[in-house]
Amino acid sequence: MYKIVLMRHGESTWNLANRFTGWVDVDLTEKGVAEARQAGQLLLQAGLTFDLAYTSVLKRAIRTLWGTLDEMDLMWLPVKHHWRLNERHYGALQGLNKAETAAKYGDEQVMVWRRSYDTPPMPLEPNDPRTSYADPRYAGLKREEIPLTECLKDTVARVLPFWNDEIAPSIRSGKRIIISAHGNSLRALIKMLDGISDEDIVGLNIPNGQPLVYELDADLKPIKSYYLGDQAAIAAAMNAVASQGKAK
Ligand SMILES: O=C(O)[C@H](O)COP(=O)(O)O
Repeated sequence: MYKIVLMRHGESTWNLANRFTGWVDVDLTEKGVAEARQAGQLLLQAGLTFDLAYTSVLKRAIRTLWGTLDEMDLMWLPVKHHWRLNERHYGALQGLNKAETAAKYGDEQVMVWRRSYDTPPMPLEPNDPRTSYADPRYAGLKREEIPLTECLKDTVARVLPFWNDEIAPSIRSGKRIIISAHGNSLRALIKMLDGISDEDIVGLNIPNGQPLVYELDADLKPIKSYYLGDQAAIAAAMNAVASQGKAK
């Protein structure tokens, strides 16, 4: 049996401001930093430790990992950063307030943009200065690999190769791993791990900064999964994420 830990970053400045974030590289709030440390405490209390960590190339996930590993006295741990673990690209919605967008376009339309499996938000124009084309962290990518928008299906398509080629072989080799990533890149991984249908994935929301343990069998199929920590607070945090796209 293998045990892995998935964790969404702690609260970011744009989570606090309720803005669509995607590939914009915003930092954690003080609360987000505290959540990262609290996650480290929970992992220690659960008797978990790691040999290797994975994260995205976005600082909210990286700093969360730092806080968690620092709390566990594991700052020496090897860390692999990869753009394939980035948040889903939110296209032209990036930067907009979610509730204001719902007031303008309606709760249902925002729900489609946030949670439908295969309808992406409006893309950025290729000549928009907000694209990631000139960002040095993506210099090794082909232009067509750099998204202008993504639906969850697109995110699944770019997360899974990293799982199959990098993460799964590490787990099979006996490495105890933690993945610090994002709401929708984790929804992509969880969809695959738990075999969740395109319809049912709509209802899955991931709270900030809460360690989610997966126990996997020899074929890396989940035996069970559970959040560490206060279950009522976690349920409330999931509901709060679900409600972020409502006008009121
Ligand atoms: O990119 C974002 O705005 C968030 O990290 C995830 O947002 P969502 O819960 O609205 O998909």
